[in-house]
Formats: sequence, C-alpha cells, structure tokens
Amino acid sequence: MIRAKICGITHVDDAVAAARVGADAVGLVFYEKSPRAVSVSRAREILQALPPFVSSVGLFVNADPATIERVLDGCPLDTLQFHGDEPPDFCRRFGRPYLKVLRVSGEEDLRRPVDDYFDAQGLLLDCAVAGHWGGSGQSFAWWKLPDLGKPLILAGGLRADNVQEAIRVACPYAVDVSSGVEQSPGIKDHDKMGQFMAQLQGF
Ligand SMILES: O=C(O)c1ccccc1NCC(=O)[C@H](O)[C@H](O)COP(=O)(O)O
Repeated sequence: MIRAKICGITHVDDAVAAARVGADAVGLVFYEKSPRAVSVSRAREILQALPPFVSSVGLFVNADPATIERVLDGCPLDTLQFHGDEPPDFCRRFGRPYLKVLRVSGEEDLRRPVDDYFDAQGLLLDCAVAGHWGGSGQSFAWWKLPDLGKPLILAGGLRADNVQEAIRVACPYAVDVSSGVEQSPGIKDHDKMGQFMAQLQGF
C-alpha cells in the first residue's frame, strides 16, 4: 500500500487513532502561529503513545536552530520537515533525516531542488497559497511526477474523495493529509481518517 502521513496531530487520542487506521507517520507542527501547533511536552506524550513502526515527523517554518535543538532535546522525532525557506545547509545541520517542502502550483521542474536537497529523505509537494506555509487544504494541479531518484510526497488539499485520483495522476511515493481529515483545525475526525486510509487500499 502507498505510504501515508497524517499531519497536524495535536492530541494523543488522534495519534493513536491515526496509527490504528494505518498511518505510517504522524506530523507534529512546531510553528506557534499555526492552530495545529504543539508544545514539546505534548509532542513527547504523543510520541510515547505511538505504537512500533509509526514514525514521527516534526514540522518547522523558518525556525531558528536553537528552537529546533530544544524540540529535539525534549522529543526524539524521527524526521524533520522544513516548510519555510530553509536552504539545504540549514536542513542538514541537525544530522537528522529530513523532508523539504516545495510549494508548487502546477507542473514544475523538480531537478534543481532534487539536486540541491540531495541528502533529503524526500521532497514534499504542497500547494502554494499566499499567506499559508502549509495546512491550507488547497490542492495544486496534479501532474505525473517524474522519477528523479528521490521519493516525492504529495500533499495539499487531499481528502477521501480525491486521493485516489491524485495518486493515479501523480504516482507519488506517499501522500500527506491534514485538513481533509479534520473536524476543525488541529482536531482530527477519526471517521475521516479511516475513510481516507481506506481509499489507499490497492495502491
Ligand atoms: O498545519 C499547519 O497549520 C501548518 C502550518 C505551517 C506549516 C505547515 C503546516 N502544516 C503542514 C501540513 O499539515 C501538511 O503537511 C500539508 O501542508 C498538507 O495540508 P492540507 O492541505 O491541510 O492537507
């Protein structure tokens, strides 16, 4: 089955439910202006509740290094996800696996970012929306993603009723969802998470 991350988890019970319905990873937002922001202590509680083989991804937006180090000291995240304008040297300085987010609006040449972020675990494509760094619930115009030797993760406005089409068009390595499985920003809807994950069967 295609891999999936459920992002913007703020509560232990949502993380446990995400794992139960088959999410491979949960995303925790360390960006204080987000309605989905979590504290380090809440993040640690969430990580401690995760079952084996479900990984944790910490999201940052142009954070200063000391902030990221403080989060990592208190909370052993598996992967960092950079949503801002972080250059490659910044992303690699923490010595952790990382994902770089590219904000796109349609077909773009991805060779340059793939080269620049050569040591990223993957690149995550999200919709470019003015005034949003992520979690906008907006989709970009999907296209067949090229094989550039780097896992490409599709995000932006995915929901149970469009994720199959998105996968058929784009053929990503994995999908990432946040607002499409929520009741309200930061509060996940467990039924919607289950319906989303059910759509991934067979891919
Ligand atoms: O969720 C936020 O509020 C957020 C704020 C700042 C940077 C990133 C943020 N979220 C990223 C995500 O949750 C997802 O990885 C991605 O943007 C897809 O979100 P959605 O379109 O809501 O499915």
